[in-house]
Amino acid sequence: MKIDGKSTRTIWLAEDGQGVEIIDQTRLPHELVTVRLETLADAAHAIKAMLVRGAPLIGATAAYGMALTARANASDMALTVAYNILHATRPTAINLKWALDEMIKALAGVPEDKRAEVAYARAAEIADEDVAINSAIGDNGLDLLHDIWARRRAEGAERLNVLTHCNAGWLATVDWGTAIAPIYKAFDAGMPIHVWVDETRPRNQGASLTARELNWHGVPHTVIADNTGGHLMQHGMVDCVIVGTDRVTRNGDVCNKIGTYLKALAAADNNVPFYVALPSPTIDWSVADGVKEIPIEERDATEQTHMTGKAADGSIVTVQVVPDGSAAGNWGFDVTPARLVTGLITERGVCAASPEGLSELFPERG
Ligand SMILES: CSC[C@@H](O)[C@@H](O)C(=O)COP(=O)(O)O
Repeated sequence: MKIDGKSTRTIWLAEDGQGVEIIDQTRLPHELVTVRLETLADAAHAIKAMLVRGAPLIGATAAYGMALTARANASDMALTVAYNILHATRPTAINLKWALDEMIKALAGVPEDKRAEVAYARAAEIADEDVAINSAIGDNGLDLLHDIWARRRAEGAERLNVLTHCNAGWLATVDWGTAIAPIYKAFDAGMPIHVWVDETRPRNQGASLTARELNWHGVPHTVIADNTGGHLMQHGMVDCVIVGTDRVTRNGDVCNKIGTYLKALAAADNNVPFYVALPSPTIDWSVADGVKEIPIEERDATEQTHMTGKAADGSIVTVQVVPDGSAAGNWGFDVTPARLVTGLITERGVCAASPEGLSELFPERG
């Protein structure tokens, strides 16, 4: 997508063809800073400390982490160690394991002196594939939005209101985003679309990242406190919900940023369609029951006890928002059972969140 008219991705190969550059998302929304990754340690740190985040971007960064490793030492031992280090960075997004497995597959049988070249090429492909997949998700989601908008316009609505949670826009992927891709395509097609952006405590990916990118693109949006969605739905102010996901099980259960489940419950209670947008590498075919089987990341409690933002003098400050001595819990994700999901928007089309729905779109896996 574009920043100040310049096409930008979240990750790209540096001009020298060796280092990898990323947007440091911990500095957004107030500062746009790029960081150069040179080593496996740099890539692992970027994922763990969330300079990059969002399931597809975590996968693409891990792929480049393997390429950076191969440049320094392409032995079997070095690649195995790199796989394990990168895999341990974040536990929930399955795209991480998917990308690492793709890299191992690409390198299988390749002589050691050719591995770096092959690894860089496969990492670049993974990044390019992500862009193409997300654009297709955008097209498939756009068809849905057209249908919903046609109905709402006939009822006299003046705009289409979509609610989203966390950041599943282009900053969470290599480009386009998943949940936000249909919104960009609808906006570009002239649909009067407006986005309710859940702030997404504790790390505020909605307020900091989704709002930032919608703002860059000029899409009308309003940031709301996480607890506001239910109220808006009761008053007919949300026409549909679209969120992204870190892992979808073969039964159609959806793991996404903490708070997604509560939005799905409110949507079901108010007959608001609840869609989940995902690239196929986000499907974990080895897992059936999301609540029981998906590991949920627990992060440092300081993300809950403190908030960072811009002070009146323009400086970036971190402040404590709970009393000294209060304990805080910080679960990063929750699972929305398939029964609460209206449909899954994938690069191959839209399907029911069910084993049958998924295997119809992905018969080779079903
Ligand atoms: C297209 S991104 C889908 C998900 O990864 C996104 O909704 C999300 O929950 C991101 O969580 P984060 O903790 O910021 O990596």
